[in-house]
Amino acid sequence: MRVLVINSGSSSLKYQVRDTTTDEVQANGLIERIGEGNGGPLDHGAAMDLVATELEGVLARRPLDAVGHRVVHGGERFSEPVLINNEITRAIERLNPLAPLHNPANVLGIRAITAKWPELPQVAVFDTAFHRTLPEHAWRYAIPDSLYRKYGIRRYGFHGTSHEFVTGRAAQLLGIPVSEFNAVVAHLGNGVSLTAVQSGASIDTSMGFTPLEGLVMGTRSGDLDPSILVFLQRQGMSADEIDKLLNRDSGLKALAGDNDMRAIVDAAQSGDQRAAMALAVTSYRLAKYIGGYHVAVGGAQAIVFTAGIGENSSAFRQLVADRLGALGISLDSDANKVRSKQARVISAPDSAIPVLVVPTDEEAAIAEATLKVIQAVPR
Ligand SMILES: Nc1ncnc2c1ncn2[C@@H]1O[C@H](COP(=O)(O)OP(=O)(O)O)[C@@H](O)[C@H]1O
Ligand SMILES: CC(=O)OP(=O)(O)O
Ligand SMILES: [Mg+2]
Repeated sequence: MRVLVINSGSSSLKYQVRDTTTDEVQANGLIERIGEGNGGPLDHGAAMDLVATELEGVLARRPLDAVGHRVVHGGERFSEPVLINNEITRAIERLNPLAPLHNPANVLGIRAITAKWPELPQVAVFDTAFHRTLPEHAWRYAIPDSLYRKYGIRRYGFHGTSHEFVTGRAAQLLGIPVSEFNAVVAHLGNGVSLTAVQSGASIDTSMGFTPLEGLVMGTRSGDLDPSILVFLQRQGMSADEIDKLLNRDSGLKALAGDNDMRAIVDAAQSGDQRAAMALAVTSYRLAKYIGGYHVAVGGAQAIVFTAGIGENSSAFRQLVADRLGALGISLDSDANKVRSKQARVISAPDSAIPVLVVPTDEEAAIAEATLKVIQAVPR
């Protein structure tokens, strides 16, 4: 089957055409700086037109069989990938306020495909789905239940497609059946989240009601005292200004003036104190969470790094590992420095817990999930 995978983010749209039989990527592309307030000339609808134009040659030879969309927020309703129809699209749209950087773009992507190729089956694959196994003590916030009932305020968690994929690969690498695998998985990209995996299932995760909670990210603050928001509002900031401050102007960008980990590591190595402090804040917060999740899973059999920073920044992995001495963790510094696209162990032989690097592949997982949904549709 030939599947178009669409991963549309707050400011970018990534796509791939994949053959699910051979696992071959037949076309791929990235359109950046799209959407409102991102400085580019295109909205997501226009970006979809551009994708269709870029794909003309590829699709003339063989048409698509289906489209798989990454949808960031699935709320309480969606615990599995689903075949999209108008009612499903509207249900995803109702979740827009819960993932304001992501879901509106996802809905636009779905509508653009519907307008262009109305007969083509489309499947939504949700970032939140893998976290539907969170126990209540992990998803519930200590606020009145009426807020959960009225607005659905609870922890949902994100990056689930990536966490699930990486969990499977890590278990495979260690030769442990995934249903018996306990691990702490760190997805360190522009968005950053940590997941506590017990018996192969997500039992806690650092992102919450929205993808803002938890760790320090490229442009997002992660955890802070909620009173800061109220304080800023009383200083005269509007809701939109606070939203922009915490989602787009915080994190590494605020601490180091840049959200590119490569540039920050280089600056720190050449003596830039601000960059060094940004790395210290970020690695300290992550190490603290890893310690907590090691407890949450009842003893992790692996600590796993993935995504742009997790897969590529040996310097950042070393900084985190250096703070995990209390868990008996140590890296093999040569193994840590190896550049590779393969899943691998980077800890020292005597490390109490193996540390792994496992490349994620959200697009492959979305294509596979799309295939499964389409095959299950009665003909
Ligand atoms: N070779 C590298 N060394 C260090 N950091 C890297 C490298 N390549 C990418 N990164 C970092 O990965 C992050 C982006 O990760 P990615 O998973 O692509 O994010 P997203 O999918 O959320 O856009 C950026 O901080 C970038 O600097
Ligand atoms: C949910 C989320 O934060 O996704 P991304 O890292 O792609 O922004
Ligand atoms: Mg990503």
